[in-house]
Amino acid sequence: MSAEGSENVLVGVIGGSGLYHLDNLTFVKHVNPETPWGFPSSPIVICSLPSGTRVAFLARHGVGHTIAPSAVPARANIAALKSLGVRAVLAFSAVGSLREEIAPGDFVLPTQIIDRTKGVRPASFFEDTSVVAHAAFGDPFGVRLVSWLEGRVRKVLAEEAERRDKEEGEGVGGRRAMLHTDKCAVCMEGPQFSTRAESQMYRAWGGDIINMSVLPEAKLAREAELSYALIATATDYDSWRPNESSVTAAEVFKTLQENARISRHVAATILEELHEAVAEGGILTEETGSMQYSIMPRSVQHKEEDRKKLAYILPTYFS
Ligand SMILES: CSC[C@H]1O[C@H](OP(=O)(O)O)[C@H](O)[C@@H]1O
Ligand SMILES: Nc1ncnc2[nH]cnc12
Repeated sequence: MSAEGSENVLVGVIGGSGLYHLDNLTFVKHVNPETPWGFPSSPIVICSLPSGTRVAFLARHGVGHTIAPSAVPARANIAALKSLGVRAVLAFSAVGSLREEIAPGDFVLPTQIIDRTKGVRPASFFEDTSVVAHAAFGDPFGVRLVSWLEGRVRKVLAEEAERRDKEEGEGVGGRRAMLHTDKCAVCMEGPQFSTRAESQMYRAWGGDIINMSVLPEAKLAREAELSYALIATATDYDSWRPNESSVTAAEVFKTLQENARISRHVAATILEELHEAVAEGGILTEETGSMQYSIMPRSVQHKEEDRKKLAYILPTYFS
């Protein structure tokens, strides 16, 4: 039973920069659960799909984009979604591209992460408790969820390009948005963008895209046994191209609105089917039960108050 009651909200969407609401959904209500880690970035919008299926939407930086990446209350965000019954999270993010072939406007489904945050963000639900846990994070995104998304996102992008060709004339609307898969995301602290030297270094390390938001969100989703995937949209080429200017916020803003529009279209198209896949369960098999052997089993030493706190995200092990 979820803390907010039986909402049957299985899918949560986290919107990033430029993505502060979803399209074509009927507003049901706002919920703002106070979790043991505080309140989420903004009240969560519960909305319903045409079939009546409910999904939860949360704006990562708040609806007015007032929360900087380092200050996003990621633990409260993930815990609040879990408390609604959410089992899979689609997180959207505006990213810089570290590769020529990933052009602004393109979509990316990363499968790996390099952590360049600076330890200032609380990154575990177990921090400051008497319980020690080591979540497996070799594959930081839900492997089944990402592969489920691949074909569907590609199809929506192809349909979107066809629609634009029809309405504006073939080739007039510019380059078609491509989908890139199996890529590595670098997560930096920010809020300033990278230097040219850092940007080159991330490329040498194997980074393909860069943002300031995927961590600790993805780690916390894993600790809460949620399946989590990042749908990244490229806004700029960061700062690695020798004869081009380095990234500025103004450059990011140029593509942000169009990327967000297509992201909303992707979400509106796939959410119904995703809800069904999550309800059926096969898509979640890696996450469910994954924390069972990650928690160091000295339960007599675990403080009751900590067990109570952790029961909010992992009732199976701590209630
Ligand atoms: C607005 S540029 C930098 C900002 O954009 C990305 O946000 P999000 O991931 O929430 O879309 C990036 O991670 C930075 O937080
Ligand atoms: N170049 C960049 N670096 C970090 N985060 C970003 N978000 C969008 N573009 C970015």
